[in-house]
Amino acid sequence: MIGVAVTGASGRMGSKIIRTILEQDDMKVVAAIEAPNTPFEGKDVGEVIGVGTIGVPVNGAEKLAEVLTEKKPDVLVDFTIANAAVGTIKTSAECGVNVVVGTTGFSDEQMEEMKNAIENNKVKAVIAPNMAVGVNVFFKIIADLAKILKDDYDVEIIEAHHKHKADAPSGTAVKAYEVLAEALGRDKNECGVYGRQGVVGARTPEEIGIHAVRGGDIVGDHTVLFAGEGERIEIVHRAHSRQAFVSGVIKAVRYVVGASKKISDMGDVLGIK
Ligand SMILES: NC(=O)c1ccc[n+]([C@@H]2O[C@H](COP(=O)([O-])OP(=O)(O)OC[C@H]3O[C@@H](n4cnc5c(N)ncnc54)[C@H](O)[C@@H]3O)[C@@H](O)[C@H]2O)c1
Ligand SMILES: O=C(O)C1=N[C@H](C(=O)O)CCC1
Repeated sequence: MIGVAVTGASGRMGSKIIRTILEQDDMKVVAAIEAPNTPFEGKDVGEVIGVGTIGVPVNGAEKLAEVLTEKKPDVLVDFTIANAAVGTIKTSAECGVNVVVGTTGFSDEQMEEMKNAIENNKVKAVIAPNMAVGVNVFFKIIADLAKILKDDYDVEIIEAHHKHKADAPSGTAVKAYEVLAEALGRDKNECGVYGRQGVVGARTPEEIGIHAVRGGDIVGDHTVLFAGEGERIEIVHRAHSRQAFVSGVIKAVRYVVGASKKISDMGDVLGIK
């Protein structure tokens, strides 16, 4: 039985992850962590998320080390916010708990800090900005297409998400950008253009535009546009439900406990590298 600690337990993702773990016969929720000094402290997380009592209390993040030491989960699943997740992952690694990180919005420095903590402790990790199977197939499609089209087409990325999303562009769009830059042999530190405003002049062939749309309850749409002379190709992924991500989380939890690599992504989990 895989014991799972869930951080962001009452959030849009955390609550669905807990609901879905309850339906599995090879894993169970052993800890539910929320923001420091959460008003849900001590309440049963099942009651908080509306599934009835499950015998797991909510604890604030200030008690994370204490809870991980007592409950000894096999995996901690984090869907919170970048500035919090770095500390969560470092504490989890120091406590010997494997991690599945779905949170997005990390700076390069924050990502390096998390990866160092994982590398320096006896834990494994899956880190992925999008855990939907379809998105990880999407990443392969856009890479293959970019290699075929090469520099003959202008490349733009458009993402759209709900009005509550705190970070932009999405972690998925950033990953798509990195995939495209590598496939096209471009420097990812140079070719990104994040929105356009004013008299910016003609587009250069090397640039890759990245644009973030926010509004309503959009779960997650990503489009890569290859614009040529007289035609364009658009590769689109649309998430209709957060359950698409949650299904990937469950796969990642099962994968990480037996992972041979220290740090894996969803391509490793799904075997579609
Ligand atoms: N990888 C993926 O497939 C995927 C899918 C969906 C969302 N996300 C990302 O997951 C993150 C969360 O998304 P969401 O829609 O669930 O957000 P949300 O705001 O609904 O949930 C975040 C939760 O984290 C809690 N929290 C804040 N600080 C915390 C801390 N220190 N410890 C524990 N909990 C803390 C908040 O109180 C909140 O309940 C975002 O970064 C989002 O981009 C990734
Ligand atoms: O890539 C991201 O960032 C994602 N964010 C969405 C969210 O914040 O709800 C979900 C899809 C991935």
